[in-house]
Amino acid sequence: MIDIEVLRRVSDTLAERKKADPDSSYVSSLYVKGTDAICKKVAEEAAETIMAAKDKDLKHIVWEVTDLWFHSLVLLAHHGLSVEDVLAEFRRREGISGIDEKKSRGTT
Ligand SMILES: N=c1c2ncn([C@@H]3O[C@H](COP(=O)(O)OP(=O)(O)OP(=O)(O)O)[C@@H](O)[C@H]3O)c2ncn1[C@@H]1O[C@H](COP(=O)(O)O)[C@@H](O)[C@H]1O
Repeated sequence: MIDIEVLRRVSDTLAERKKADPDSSYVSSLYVKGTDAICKKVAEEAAETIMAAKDKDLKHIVWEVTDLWFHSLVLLAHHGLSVEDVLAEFRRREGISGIDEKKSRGTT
């Protein structure tokens, strides 16, 4: 069974960091910098994930995907969302083939 609880604990910490001092909290410092700075980190971590994958560097793929997930969670929290919202969307999509879903879309 996947330990999804760690994602919930980190998500709770990210919500608490809204009240934290940016000098002592990296997450709080990102909130203060705002959406553009958080999006920049997400983009950087996505690029680093791609580079690790192209290098077939398994240890670094895990490292960079963790950074990417973490900064994505910060982006969610900054918008008042959490990992629960993403898990709910995964549950909604569960069992729906991506191929069937695409076919069911309108042509416009
Ligand atoms: N999971 C993480 C986590 N992963 C990565 N990072 C930080 O993300 C930052 C950016 O990573 P980079 O590799 O891009 O480092 P960098 O190039 O020096 O970054 P920049 O200076 O360019 O921003 C680093 O400072 C990492 O330490 C994290 N910082 C915090 N957490 C979690 O968030 C919680 C709250 O953190 P604080 O708000 O700092 O207390 C922690 O208890 C952890 O659970």
